[in-house]
Formats: sequence, structure tokens, C-alpha cells
Amino acid sequence: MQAPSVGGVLLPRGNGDTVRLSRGASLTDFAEKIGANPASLVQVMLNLGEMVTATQSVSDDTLQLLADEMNYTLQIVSPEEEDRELLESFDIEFGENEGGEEALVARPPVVTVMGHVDHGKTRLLDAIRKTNVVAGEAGGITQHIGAYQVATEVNGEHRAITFIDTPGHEAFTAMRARGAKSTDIAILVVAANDGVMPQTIEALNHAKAADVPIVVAVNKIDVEGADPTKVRGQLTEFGLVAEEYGGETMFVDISAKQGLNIDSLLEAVVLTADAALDLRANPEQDAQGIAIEAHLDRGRGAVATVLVQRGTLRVGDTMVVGDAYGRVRAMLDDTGNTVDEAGPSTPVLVLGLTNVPGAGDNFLVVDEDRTARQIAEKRAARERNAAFAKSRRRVSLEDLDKVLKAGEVQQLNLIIKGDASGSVEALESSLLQLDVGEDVDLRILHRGVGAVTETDVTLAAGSDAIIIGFNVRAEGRATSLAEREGVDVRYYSVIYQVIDEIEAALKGMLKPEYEEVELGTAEIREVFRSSKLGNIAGVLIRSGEVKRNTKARLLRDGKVVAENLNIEGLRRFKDDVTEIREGFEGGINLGNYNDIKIDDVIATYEMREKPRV
Ligand SMILES: Nc1nc2c(ncn2[C@@H]2O[C@H](COP(=O)(O)OP(=O)(O)OP(=O)(O)O)[C@@H](O)[C@H]2O)c(=O)[nH]1
Repeated sequence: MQAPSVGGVLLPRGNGDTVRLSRGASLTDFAEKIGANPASLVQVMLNLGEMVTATQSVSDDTLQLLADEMNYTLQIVSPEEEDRELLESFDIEFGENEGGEEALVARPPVVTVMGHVDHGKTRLLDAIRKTNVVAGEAGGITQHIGAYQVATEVNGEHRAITFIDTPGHEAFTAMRARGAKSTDIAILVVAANDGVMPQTIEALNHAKAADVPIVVAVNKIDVEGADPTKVRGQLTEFGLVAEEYGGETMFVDISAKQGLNIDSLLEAVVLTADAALDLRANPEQDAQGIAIEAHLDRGRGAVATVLVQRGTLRVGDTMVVGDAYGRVRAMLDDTGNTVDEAGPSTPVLVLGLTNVPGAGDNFLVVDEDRTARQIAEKRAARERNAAFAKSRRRVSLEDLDKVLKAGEVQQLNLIIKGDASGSVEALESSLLQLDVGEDVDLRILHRGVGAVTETDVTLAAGSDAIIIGFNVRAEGRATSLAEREGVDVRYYSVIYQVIDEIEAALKGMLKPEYEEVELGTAEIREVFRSSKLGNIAGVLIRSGEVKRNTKARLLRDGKVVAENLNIEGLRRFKDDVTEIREGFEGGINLGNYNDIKIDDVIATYEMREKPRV
């Protein structure tokens, strides 16, 4: 194969060399890697039939096409890998304790509470917090910062446990999806009167997938009809066998409402941690960890709750959290007190960041402000690129028809959020009654009352769905997440507007139907022979008009003798023309087709998209 060249200048060919690029890279990035001029790569792409600018972020496919053409092996680097490399370029290792064994000190377990809706997760988190606040702090105003630490006594020893107090596994799953491990142990709450339910299993599977040991809290034992034994039996089927049945899982019967057996539950957590895990960290190194929650506070600016996983975080430290950075101006613990430092497994609220990081973003302390800024900026740029690459793939109502024509989707997925269950139901049933035709499926993936949340956006992003907010808006970071993920969120306040718009989009979305439209007919009066072009028909246009580059068929005695011909040349006297109208004479060249006779009729037509009614 000839090396690609532009303007006679040979481009550096790869010989199969590897080029590593991040998702959403541009031709300029590519050019930088191979020492070429970006403009020449733009030209190469143009020759391949794709028009892209040098700095625009392009799809994986485009990068691959270019790599193939230039004989390079393309490697698209995952965001996690890229982040590790980014930190390595600053000589920073993330995720490992520094120093050897002797540097490690025991740290408290970090616990998440999971379980089916209404089984008592929130109530349990409240109960734990209330019964175990460290003496002296009781009565103080507790502050919900997304996590808290409690003290308990096990075998005469004081032990601490850290709870992440956003119940439910959404947060847990979202963090895990980003490769962040925040939890050491999961408490699975099962209501004894209700037994094992779908989300119990879901939660259990999430914990198992993350390789996190489970302690089962059999809750609501105060309720009539509570059957803790049944819960044990049910969970056996899912591989959680209670210790008293010879298994390895600790089950504790509790009442979150009455504060019953909360201490035993905490003891079970500590014992499970001691038996199954070796929880140690080096408190002496620069702090590293994970952001649990973050928001913009009107008075205090960006605030983030971080969980220190190793090292000790101090006021005055320079930190990077995701794509935010800053110097720690102040830290507050979960009781609202200011603290100067936070060691392993301690959650603290941090003030002083430039912007709001995401839940699940990792954080680290670095020596210099400049390093922090550079890391944060590189991450922000990468996020933008990745979002762009993604948004090119996502569906929006406007481009549904294009995506469909390309055969990419045959289905419109919707998520409906509304202000009241009545309106959500009304909207859903009207939408489901829409006549969408045979080729397209309309599916409502999720519906609910309330604001459009981050979870909705995550779901939409994962399943290429469009979100409809009916008399509601997005809350918190859902809007920025939707922007980043390229999810189309649309707001309405009138039902028929929703229906109209969806219907319109669907009409565009339906595969276009084509119909043949006759353009004109020409009667052959004479046949000329040209040495270069073959036979030329001298014609009189009988009806309509005949245009160059349109389809034609040839009729002889009213019968079709040739189909799929092309009006390749059209002349009036000596001039090439684009069309000849009814009543005029001219010459038609049908390309390679030469079998024409006097009195034959050339009928021309074109295929047009049929409008839907
Ligand atoms: N009788 C009794 N009721 C309880 C107990 N624990 C929780 N409840 C009640 O059960 C209901 C649900 O409890 P929550 O703590 O909100 O349950 P949850 O699992 O956090 O629910 P979601 O946040 O919706 O997933 C509330 O009305 C609680 O008061 C208990 O031990 N005994």
C-alpha cells in the first residue's frame, strides 16, 4: 500500500506502531503522537470521505479509520488507566499505602446500609447515630454530611465504625461504576414482616459483585407477624447462611424503631471486619480517598464530604478532587465541629475547593498548588472530550430520525418524571396510545413522581433514553450530569405538548418510505452516434421536464425495455444543460446504454421521501 501523502509530502507511516489516544481525541492529538502536521491529517480524512476539523473531538471509528490508513495500531485508553497515567506523570501513585507493613495502622471499617425500599435503612442509620454519638457530643447539632462515625465497645475495646449515610445502593453502585471502592462492609436490611424482596436481592448482588462482606440486619422484629427465621431461610437460597446454621454470615435481629439490638449489630460489623478483612492504612502519608457527596453552598462555596482512605488530611493541605482542587480552608466533622485533621476512615466536610466534584471522585493531597491545578485541568479537559464523544452517540428528540435512518435505533426509550402520580400516569397512557407504526418501539423505562435526579440521568445515559420532566425540573447535579453525559432532558407543563412533540419526533423517526415521482417524458426523434459517448438520443420533451442525473426507463411500444437508466448527459444544441422543459428539443446521453431507437420514449423519475400524514 502506498503511504498517504498530501501535496506530495509523505506522511509518517506507522508500520503497525501503536498510537495510544484517549476516547474523544482530536486529529491534532493524533498528529502530535506521530509527529505530523494536523492539517495534513484533516486532508487524509477528507480523502477518506470524512470532513473533520483538526481540533474537533472525533469518534472511536474515525480514529480507527485514520489509524488504519496510516498503518498504526490504535489503542483507545480507558479513563481509569488514563487517570493513573496522568498521576504517574506527576510521580503520584494513587490507591496504595506508602511504606511497608510497619507503616500500617488499623483503621475503622466503612459501612454502607442497603436493602429493599421501606425496610428501614434510613431509620436504622438514624438509630445508630443517635445511640452511639460519642459522649459529650450528644445534644450538639448533628450535621448530615453524607457519612458519620460512631464508637462502640467490642470485647472491652473501643472501636469506631464509619457509616456512609446515603442509604440505598444507588450511591454505592455509582461509585463502583467509577472504579471507586468506598465500602468495606454492607449491612443488608431485611424487614422481618416482609421478608426478602427484589431489591434485597439486587443489593445483595451488588455487594457480592464488589466482594464486600455482608452483615444481615433483620429489622422490624417489633412488628406483629415478624418472622426472622423465615428471612434466614430465604437468604440461604442466595448463599447467605447464618452462623447459627453453620454458615459464615452474621444475622442480627433488630428494631430500628425501638433501638433494639443496635449494639449487637455494630458488634457484628466489627467482628465480621476482623474475621474477613485486614483493614489497615498508613496515617503518615499524604491523604488520599474518595468524595462521598458535594454541593454548592451559598455562603461557603463548593463543599465536599470526603472519606480519607489513607494518610491524614490537614487544614492547609492542597488537594485535588476529581476536576476540582484547592487548599483546605476548613474541615468539619459529622457533628459540625471544626477539626484540624482527619485520619484513615474519617469522613470530613471540606471547604476551599474551586468547584463541586462528583460523588465517587477520588481525592489526593499534593505538594504544590500548581500540580493540583494541572491535574484538575487535565481531568476537566478529558471529561469534556469524553462527554463530547458520548454526546455524539446519544439520542435526542431532534436527531431521532437521523439516528434511525442510520439504522442505529428502532426504539424510543423514555423516562417520565412528573409532579403528581396522576399526571405521570396520564402522560404514560397517552404516550403508550400513540400510533408509532410497526418499525419503532416506544418504551417507558421508568416513571416516577419528583424531580429529575442523577439516578434518572444515569439510567437514561445507560439506555439511550430521553427524559421527560413534566412540571418538574432537574435537581442538584442532574443537569450538569445530563450535559456531561449528553442526555436529552425536556421539560413540559402541558400534556398535549409532550404528545405532539414525541409524535413529531416519531414520525421523523419512522423509517422513511420512498415513492416514485415522474418528472418528464422524452420522445426519441433521432439517434446520433458519437465515437466517444456511444448513441445519443435526439429528443422532443413530451411532458414535464427532463433533468440531468435522474433515473430513467426506456419504453418501446408502451412497454418497458430497460430500467434503472441514468440521464448522464443533457444538451441543447451545443450546450450542456441541467434540464429541458416540455415542448423543447435536445439530446440525451444514457451513459453505457446504447440500445435506443426512433419513437422510443425515455421516462424520467426520481425517488422522493413520502410524507407521513
Ligand atoms: N415498626 C417498625 N417500623 C420501622 C422499623 N424500622 C423502620 N420502620 C418504619 O418503616 C418505614 C420505612 O423506613 P425507612 O427507614 O424510611 O425505610 P428505607 O429503607 O430507608 O426506605 P427508602 O428510603 O424508601 O428506601 C418507616 O415508616 C419507618 O418508621 C422498625 O424496626 N419497626
